[in-house]
Amino acid sequence: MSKTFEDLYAQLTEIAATRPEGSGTVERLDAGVHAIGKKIVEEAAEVWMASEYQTLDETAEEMSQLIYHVQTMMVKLGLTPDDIYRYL
Ligand SMILES: N=c1c2ncn([C@@H]3O[C@H](COP(=O)(O)OP(=O)(O)OP(=O)(O)O)[C@@H](O)[C@H]3O)c2ncn1[C@@H]1O[C@H](COP(=O)(O)O)[C@@H](O)[C@H]1O
Repeated sequence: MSKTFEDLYAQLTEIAATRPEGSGTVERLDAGVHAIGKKIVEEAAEVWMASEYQTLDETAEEMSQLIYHVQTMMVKLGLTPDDIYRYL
């Protein structure tokens, strides 16, 4: 079965707590809010460009990366999916 938003959030929370060797997420969390923020902006631009000029599948992949970096920021700040959902 494919991974959901909640599944990814649970996985990233676990990674933040256990800090497995070689995890890119641990590196990104340690790099901090400023670095994660830059990745969010970069991936947002890639979503825009893919939407205009690339295939739907490539666009979906860029969107998944944007969601990953937003979730990394959520974990860094201690925000949960419910904190986000209450504004949807
Ligand atoms: N979904 C993602 C995911 N999406 C994007 N990324 C990272 O974000 C990068 C974005 O792609 P770019 O094209 O910007 O790559 P890049 O230019 O090489 O960027 P940098 O990695 O150099 O910053 C990817 O190379 C990954 O490093 C992700 N890294 C991890 N996950 C998932 O997060 C979970 C934990 O991953 P690890 O922490 O790596 O174990 C796993 O389920 C992974 O599948």
